[in-house]
Amino acid sequence: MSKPGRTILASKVAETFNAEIIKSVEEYKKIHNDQGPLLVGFLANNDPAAKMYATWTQKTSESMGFRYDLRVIEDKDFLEEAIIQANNDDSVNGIMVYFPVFGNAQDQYLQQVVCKEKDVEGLNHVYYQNLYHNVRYLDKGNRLKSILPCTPLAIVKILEFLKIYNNLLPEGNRLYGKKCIVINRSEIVGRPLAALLANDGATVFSVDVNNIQKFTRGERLKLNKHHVEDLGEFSEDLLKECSLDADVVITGVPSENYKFPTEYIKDGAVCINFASTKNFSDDVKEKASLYVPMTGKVTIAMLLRNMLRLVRNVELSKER
Ligand SMILES: NC(=O)C1=CN([C@@H]2O[C@H](COP(=O)(O)OP(=O)(O)OC[C@H]3O[C@@H](n4cnc5c(N)ncnc54)[C@H](O)[C@@H]3O)[C@@H](O)[C@H]2O)C=CC1
Ligand SMILES: Nc1nc(=O)c2c([nH]1)NC[C@@H]1CN(c3ccc(C(=O)N[C@@H](CCC(=O)O)C(=O)O)cc3)C=[N+]21
Repeated sequence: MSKPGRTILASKVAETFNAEIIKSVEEYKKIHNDQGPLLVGFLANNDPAAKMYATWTQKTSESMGFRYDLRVIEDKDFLEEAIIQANNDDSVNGIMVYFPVFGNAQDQYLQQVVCKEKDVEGLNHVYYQNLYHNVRYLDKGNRLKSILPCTPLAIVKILEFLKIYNNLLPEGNRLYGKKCIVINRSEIVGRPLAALLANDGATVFSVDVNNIQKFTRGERLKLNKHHVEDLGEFSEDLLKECSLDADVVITGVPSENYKFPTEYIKDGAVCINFASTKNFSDDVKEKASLYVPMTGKVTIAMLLRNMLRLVRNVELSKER
């Protein structure tokens, strides 16, 4: 059987940001003794995905002119102190911690230890609250842009590249009429992603192991931020019903043997997987129009873009 669909690689999407990032780093170097901004990564676990991700961040950031310092912490108990030291070190521009560290709620605490001025992943409570409340700036004068968490932001940028965002519509409504389903509702990716897409006008079905929810801005987008409705407990029937209605299917299930059922995909839907494992079967393109198998490269581009935005925000706040 011929497969009508096409694979789009994250590297293609990431490329569209490279020139802008490299140019900003060069300008930065001109006024900082030829040194690029410094990103510090903390690795305090043996998680292979985190280790690999750390290697990619290092390679990509250095190739674009940033300085990158990986600090491996053997004893997790010393991580908090090490973060605080980096917070107070003026030579450090950005900080990221590779998760999971403890693999429980203590990780959420550690996220908040990174000061928001250096939080390249956009995990600080202030940034999340702005995202959930559809607030795009940090200040009243709309000069300092809020930071968005990099994986949800990467998926938005991928959807823009795939022309799911309709730029004939006003900014902030460009997903009006689109239906998306997100299989993952973690606090790091799935829930903020569902909120972002709904804030941009989409109807979003948000799925986790327990239940399925619907995120929207109400009928005809009458609300100025999303609200959430419970559709019911998780069941294959409900999942199938929501999926067959969706123009976009986004998966992030961290499990080697999970496969999203191809028969739940609407003909011509767009499929995106952000999990480290392949969540779609090989026959996905019999149904999907566009298929993005991994998103990591765009996530890293967004990380570096966030880093430059933080540097700019620091400079702008000094000016006043
Ligand atoms: N590409 C990227 O930039 C990034 C990728 N990741 C990857 O994304 C994946 C997910 O990471 P986290 O969100 O941190 O994981 P997590 O374990 O915190 O969350 C997993 C979510 O999936 C849901 N889920 C699990 N099995 C399910 C099933 N059978 N049906 C429906 N829902 C199910 C859970 O209820 C939960 O909401 C991992 O593979 C991780 O490595 C994470 C961060 C960035
Ligand atoms: N604080 C924190 N932030 C993270 O974003 C984070 C983390 N901790 N811990 C580990 C997980 C894992 N993760 C992935 C990144 C890229 C791909 C990915 O698919 N990357 C390449 C794979 C291909 C290659 O080998 O080059 C790609 O998309 O092209 C997958 C998973 C981020 N994580």
